[in-house]
Amino acid sequence: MNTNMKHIGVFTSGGDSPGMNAALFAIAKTAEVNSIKLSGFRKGYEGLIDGDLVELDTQELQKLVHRGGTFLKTARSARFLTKEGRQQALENLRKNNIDALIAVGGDGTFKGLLAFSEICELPFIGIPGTIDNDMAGTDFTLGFDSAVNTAIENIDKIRDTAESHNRIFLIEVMGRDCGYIAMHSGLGVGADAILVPESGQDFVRLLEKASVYDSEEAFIAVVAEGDELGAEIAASKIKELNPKLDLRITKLGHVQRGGNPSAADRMLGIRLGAASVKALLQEKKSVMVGILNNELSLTPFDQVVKQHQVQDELYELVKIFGK
Ligand SMILES: Nc1ncnc2c1ncn2[C@@H]1O[C@H](COP(=O)(O)OP(=O)(O)O)[C@@H](O)[C@H]1O
Ligand SMILES: O=P(O)(O)OC[C@H]1O[C@](O)(COP(=O)(O)O)[C@@H](O)[C@@H]1O
Repeated sequence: MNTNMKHIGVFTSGGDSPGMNAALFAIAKTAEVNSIKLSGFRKGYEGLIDGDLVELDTQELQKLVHRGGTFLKTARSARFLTKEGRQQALENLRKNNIDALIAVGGDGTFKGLLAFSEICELPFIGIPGTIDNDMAGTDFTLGFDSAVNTAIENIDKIRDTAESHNRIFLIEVMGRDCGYIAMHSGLGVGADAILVPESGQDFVRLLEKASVYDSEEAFIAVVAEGDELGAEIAASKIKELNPKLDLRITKLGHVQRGGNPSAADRMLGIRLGAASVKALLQEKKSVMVGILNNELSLTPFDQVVKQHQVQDELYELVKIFGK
């Protein structure tokens, strides 16, 4: 047990995700019971560079467990990509007597910590916070479950109008480089086709189906934002083949990042927040806390950022249900 841990800094970084506030509350509570001071840097790495920090109050955070977004605000920081920016951040950590850092963010954030560890010897712990779920070392990232629920709720609504008009809808969901939201929401709404960046054959199947579509039913295709073709090109190719089709594109966009966290994301935030402080007390460094098979786990940053979890079983389902 590290009894020299007196002051922890925490920040949220990259895209916000529902459950980040729950994680902040759990970090604050666990720090409090271990008599550790906790400061929050605002706006991700920007706050580290500018020395923009606030002392965190457990009672304030307790009121935000059910809220989406992040109390600490978040940002993508071009300055942290530079050596000068990281040097400035180091000076602020020293000035404020920070003993350790906890970062809630996606793989970009952890790449940032890896770069920072070249000049900063403090222990860093990561909590996976991104709706994209594109990280190794955890079954689910904070915000993914909420985003999928939001996507499903909205696609169900689109189905009502699609059925009323006999329309084809191509619905784009988020996922910069990966198709997890598309696969989970597409399977969850009974989509006719799902296009994801990880698979090459899905568009061929969609074209085959759409080219002969002449039905009284709705036709729903869910397209991941990161798909190599994208909804617009897919739509224009479908129209070329079958010009009679009444086709619409809907991009669900940032609605997927907002809203109250689901029960699963609140629990994930609470478990991982508490685990991050405990990891520091156990003298761990440069690891991400995650949950694998419902057990807490620690994965070194370099393993987290190098791979996505590839779930063959899900791709298989996408193929079968797209037939
Ligand atoms: N290779 C890197 N070196 C230093 N900082 C990085 C690096 N990659 C990402 N970052 C920092 O992490 C921030 C968050 O990354 P980003 O990819 O936008 O979001 P996420 O953490 O959600 O994946 C970036 O804006 C940048 O400041
Ligand atoms: O809000 P922005 O900056 O346009 O970012 C959009 C991107 O952020 C995400 O919502 C989440 O990505 P990160 O969590 O990795 O930042 C992606 O799905 C999407 O491509």
